Amino acid sequence: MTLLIRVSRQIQRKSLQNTSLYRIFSESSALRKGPECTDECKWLCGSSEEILSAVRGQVEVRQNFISEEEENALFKEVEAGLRKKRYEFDHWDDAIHGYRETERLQWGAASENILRRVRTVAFPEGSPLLGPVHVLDLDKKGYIKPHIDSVKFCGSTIAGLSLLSDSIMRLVPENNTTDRVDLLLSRRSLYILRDDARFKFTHEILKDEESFFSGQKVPRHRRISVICRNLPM
Ligand SMILES: O=C(O)CCC(=O)C(=O)O
Ligand SMILES: [Fe+2]
Ligand SMILES: [Mn+2]
Repeated sequence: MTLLIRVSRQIQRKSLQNTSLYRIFSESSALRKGPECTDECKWLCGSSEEILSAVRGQVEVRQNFISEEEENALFKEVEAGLRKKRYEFDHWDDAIHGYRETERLQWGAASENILRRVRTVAFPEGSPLLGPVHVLDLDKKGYIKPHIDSVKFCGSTIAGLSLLSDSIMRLVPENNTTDRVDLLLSRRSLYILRDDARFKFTHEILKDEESFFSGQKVPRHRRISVICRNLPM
């Protein structure tokens, strides 16, 4: 594991979400935004209107950002390298459970085209980017605990493509762990976390058993994310 990735894993430790509390949230909460409900309701759900306002404009999920063909091209390119590694489960203090990962600097033409599109929509113009792209493969039983990516090594914006499975990304304010925002990261979507959503909220990927959106079960299968980051200013 590279230094960068190891450092980016410094978790801001939080007691894991209380499960029964979570259930109450997932069954009743799904704050619906009434008549003005827009496209956003398909991927954004929060425990209060305030918390939704706090992240609006700083989180974004673009559904179907890549086609099935593009997903397949990316998958083929990363699968050979990933297959040689074993999923890691037993490091209790890791931010991520049940994963294997790699970084890639050089991509084939099809993937490079996709990554160029990601960079164009996600990052401020002229923002220096982290060269290697991070590829994270979560086993069906894998999950990512709440953490904030290293502020020393990564800048204001994190952009990730989701391959193979839908999943739920949860954001929790660092200073108020009872509030939360859930993002439905559908298969082939692109998510973008910016500024406060990246610096002042922890993010996590829920385990299959806890994976609900608006009270609806969202089965979590093996999931590969392809993540681009920029450099700190
Ligand atoms: O899999 C993802 O989309 C997020 C991964 C993540 O949070 C990380 O590697 O820091
Ligand atoms: Fe990471
Ligand atoms: Mn992260």
